[in-house]
Amino acid sequence: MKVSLLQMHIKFGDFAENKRTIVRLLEETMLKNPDIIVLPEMWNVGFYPKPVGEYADPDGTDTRKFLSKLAKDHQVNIVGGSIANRIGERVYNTSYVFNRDGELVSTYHKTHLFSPAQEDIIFTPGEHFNTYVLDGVKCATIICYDLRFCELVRLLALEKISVLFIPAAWPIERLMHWKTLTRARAIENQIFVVAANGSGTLDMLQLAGNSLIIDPWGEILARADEDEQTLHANLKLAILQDIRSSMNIFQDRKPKLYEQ
Ligand SMILES: NC(=O)CCC(=O)C(=O)O
Repeated sequence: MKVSLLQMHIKFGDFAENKRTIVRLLEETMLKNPDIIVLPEMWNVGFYPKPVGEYADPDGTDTRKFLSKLAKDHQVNIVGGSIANRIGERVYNTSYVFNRDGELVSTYHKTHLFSPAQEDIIFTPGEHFNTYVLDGVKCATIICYDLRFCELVRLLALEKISVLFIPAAWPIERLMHWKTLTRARAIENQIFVVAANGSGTLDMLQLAGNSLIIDPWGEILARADEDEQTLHANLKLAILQDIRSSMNIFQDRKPKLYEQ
């Protein structure tokens, strides 16, 4: 399964320009013939202009049209990062996923909102997680701060996902946490992790870039630097079976012990 991620400079509050950037990077990336394209968090307007409700895409309509057409035109699966999405009076941080036919296969609203930036006050949290299948492979998406909640990722791993996608707007000052936690989630759950961060500066926020593609043994298959770029790796899914049979952590769990 060939994965490419677009580590893009997001223009603050400028949906039209951000769509142009995606088209440009995606067309360049298609030369690598990927099966899946992954975008960063809140790529429509950045994390996040205020009042975000005025910038958010009403019911994600424009975003869905745009991503569905791109997926169908290029016959590629798209994990659509996330966007500011206004539903009635509420704003969600929402990730959509489309298959090669341009069909919507997943909608996930970020469940853990980043309280240090008051995301929990301005946005409404999602209340569910989900999994989906792309080209026969079970996958899931979490968004940025969700990465810190190992409980959530464990639940997804117990659903037997093979690949976890993590769109993010992670800042440079916590780069060490980003590198450590993405790798830890891959190792402890024996899954591939594809972590797509933004790059450049958003208002006052300097994003870390450093997007990563990590295998279930914790090996880094591809790593970006801080600039806008695309990143590519071939996920050799067969190693999942080898790793899980040589060290079966799921069999050795003690679920009763963990109950509160
Ligand atoms: N966009 C976010 O969720 C930021 C998360 C973050 O900066 C952190 O967890 O640290």
